[in-house]
Amino acid sequence: MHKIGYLGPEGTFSQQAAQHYCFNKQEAALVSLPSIREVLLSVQRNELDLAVIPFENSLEGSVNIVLDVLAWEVDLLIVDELILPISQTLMVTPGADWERISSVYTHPQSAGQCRLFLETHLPQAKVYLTSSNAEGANQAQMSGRTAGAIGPEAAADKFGLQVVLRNIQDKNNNFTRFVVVGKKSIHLPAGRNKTSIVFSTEHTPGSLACILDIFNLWDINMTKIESRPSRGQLGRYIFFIDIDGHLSNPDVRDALTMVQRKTNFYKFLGSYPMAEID
Ligand SMILES: O=C(O)C(=O)C[C@]1(C(=O)O)C=C[C@@H](O)C=C1
Repeated sequence: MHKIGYLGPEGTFSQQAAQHYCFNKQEAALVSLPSIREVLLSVQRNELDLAVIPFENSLEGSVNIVLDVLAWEVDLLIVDELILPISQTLMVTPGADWERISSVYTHPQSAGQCRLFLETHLPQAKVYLTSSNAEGANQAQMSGRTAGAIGPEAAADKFGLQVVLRNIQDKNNNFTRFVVVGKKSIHLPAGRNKTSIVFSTEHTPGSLACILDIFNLWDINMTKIESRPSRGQLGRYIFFIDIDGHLSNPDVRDALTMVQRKTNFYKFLGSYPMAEID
C-alpha cells in the first residue's frame, strides 16, 4: 500500500488534489499532516511514499514554504504535477448573517486569492491566517456566529458550516498547480514533460543572463522562473526554473550540464509529465 501525504486536516484543497491524483490508483492510502513542511519531511524520512503539495497559484503565486523546503531541507524529486481549478467559498455558522461577521479564518494563499473580496465585502472582519483552510473552518466553527471561513466547499461539510457565497476569489480563472514529490521518479519519459531545477550564480554582471542564454542556445522553452532569498546576504537569491523537456532528452541533459558548470549551487528537482488543465 502506497502512503500519500497531504496538508490536512480533511477538507483542504490539498486533500482534493491528493484524491484526484489517487483516483483509479489502487493500493493508495491518503495520510493527512498538519503542515506542508511536515508532509515533505515525512517523505524524506520514508514515512510516506509520495506527497501531493500545492506549488503555485494563478492569482497568488508560489507557495514559498514548498520552494524553501525543497531547496534547503530535503532531497526529493517532483515526479508528477496536476493543475486544479480553485473555487473559494465563504462559509459561516448555519443561520449567521455573513455580512456582520467580525472574523474570517483562512489559509494565507486563500486570503491572497480573495484580497479584493475581503476588502470590499468584509472590511470590518479581522482575517486570522490558519495552517490550512480546513483548520480555518474548524476555528470558525468553534468561534460561533461572528466568525466565517474561506476555503473549499468540502470544509463546510466537514465542519458543519453553511456555504453562503461561492467563487469569491478575485478572478474566476483561479488554478493551483500541485506537485507530487517522492524519492525517485515514477514515470518513464513519454509525451510532454517538464524539468525543474534550483540554483544560484555568482554575484557578478551577466551571471544569470548567462544561464538563461544556455536555454536560449539549446532552444529550450522556460515555463517558470522564480527567486527566493538565498538566506545569506540581503539581495542574494536562488532561482527556481522550470523548462520544457525531460532529462533523458540529450538537449536538456547537455543544457543542464552546462548550467551546473556555471552555477555555484545547483539542485535537480525532477523531470515529470506536464499536466493538462482539468
Ligand atoms: O488550505 C488548503 O485548503 C490547502 O490545500 C492549501 C492551499 C495552498 O497552500 O495553496 C491549496 C490550494 C489553494 O491554492 C489554497 C490553499
